[in-house]
Amino acid sequence: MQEKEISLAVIKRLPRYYRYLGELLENDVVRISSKELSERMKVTASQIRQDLNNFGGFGQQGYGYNVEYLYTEIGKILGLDRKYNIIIIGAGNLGQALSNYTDFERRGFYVTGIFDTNPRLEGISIRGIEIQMIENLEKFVKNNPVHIAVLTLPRLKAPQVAKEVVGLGIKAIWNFAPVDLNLPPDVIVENVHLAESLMRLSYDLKASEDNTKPFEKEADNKNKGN
Ligand SMILES: NC(=O)c1ccc[n+]([C@@H]2O[C@H](COP(=O)([O-])OP(=O)(O)OC[C@H]3O[C@@H](n4cnc5c(N)ncnc54)[C@H](O)[C@@H]3O)[C@@H](O)[C@H]2O)c1
Repeated sequence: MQEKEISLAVIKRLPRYYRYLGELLENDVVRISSKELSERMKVTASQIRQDLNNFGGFGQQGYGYNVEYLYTEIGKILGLDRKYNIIIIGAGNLGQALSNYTDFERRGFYVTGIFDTNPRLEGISIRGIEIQMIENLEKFVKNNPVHIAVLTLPRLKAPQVAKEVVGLGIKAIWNFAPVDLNLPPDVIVENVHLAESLMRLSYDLKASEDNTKPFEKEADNKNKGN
């Protein structure tokens, strides 16, 4: 499989394919045509064919795609055939919500440690994992393989904690704090900036309201008999 040549744009679309294919599998769908998949996913069939042709051999003319095969192969490309241990740093609202989310395990992500600085949280168990004080982090990482650190702590604390985590050898960070971490290039950072997503929504909403206004005005004028 020639993953090197796959564009980032395609890679970014793969999780969505994976989700749809997973739902099809749950509903015992064995094969699906690009046309059918395109209707479900609301993207053009040609986009689907182009995207999936990147991996070669997934679809057969006239037969459609083998759902299980495609699901497994995309899973492999996304690295979902592996198991990852993740630790959560910052056990407040968001950290606890993520720790409570069971669906990550289905995808191979296992929360193995939760850390905070607030002594009132120490020992509280979330799905069987006790919140530990941050002082235990170094020892924990030395004794337990950790693949991903999730940062759900205040914005101003995140850059320093990120550096410490990287100093302990962790190479992947899922960052929910609204701040740029500026880490060495060999560290993989995936930012989830919810407020930025909300701003994009706000922009689209504003644009759609601005676009509809002329029509509203027209309709108003008609109603007024102008
Ligand atoms: N809650 C949300 O829906 C939401 C939405 C968007 C962004 N965020 C961002 O996610 C982060 C967490 O938000 P929250 O609502 O869970 O905040 P929160 O205040 O509920 O939780 C933060 C936790 O981090 C802990 N903490 C502080 N310094 C620490 C350190 N050095 N090491 C370890 N733990 C430390 C605190 O004790 C606290 O328990 C923030 O940066 C916030 O901006 C949260």
